[in-house]
Amino acid sequence: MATVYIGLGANLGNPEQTLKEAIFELSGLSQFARLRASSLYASKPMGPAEQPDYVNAVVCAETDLAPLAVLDLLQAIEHQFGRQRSLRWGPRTLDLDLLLYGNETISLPRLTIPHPGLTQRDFVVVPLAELNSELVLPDGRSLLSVQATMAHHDLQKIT
Ligand SMILES: CC1(C)Nc2nc(N)[nH]c(=O)c2N=C1O
Repeated sequence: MATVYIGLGANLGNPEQTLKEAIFELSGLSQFARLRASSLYASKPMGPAEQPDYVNAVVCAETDLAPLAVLDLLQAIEHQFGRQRSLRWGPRTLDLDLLLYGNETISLPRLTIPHPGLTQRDFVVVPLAELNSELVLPDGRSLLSVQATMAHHDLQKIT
């Protein structure tokens, strides 16, 4: 069993409803045990600003799936929610990012763990800290030390 942390993001359609439905979908999968979800947060887009605001959340769960199998499952759910592989950093119906897989560091063509943007994104770090404020990243940094030193934007807790 490994503890996985998955980032959710959406800014097209009804992002809050999409994330609630995606969390419900993930919580019903037998491959993910003891799933817990953070609150939902609204935030301005990081990167290209000419797109709608985002809604973000993070979930954690226990899984026996290997990392690439988790990735395959998340990409299948993204497609189920109608995500087209659109412009890099463009708007999206639903993004599911594998952020952490246990304490592993993974560098594959399809998968980099920890997620490359993790420590620069308050819309990831804040919900992650809500789920596990004692988290230590594979490189030894505590999540709280990352949160204390990162740039913060206008993250608004929704639920
Ligand atoms: C375009 C980019 C980098 N910006 C984002 N900005 C925010 N606020 N939330 C996201 O999930 C998000 N995802 C992205 O992929």
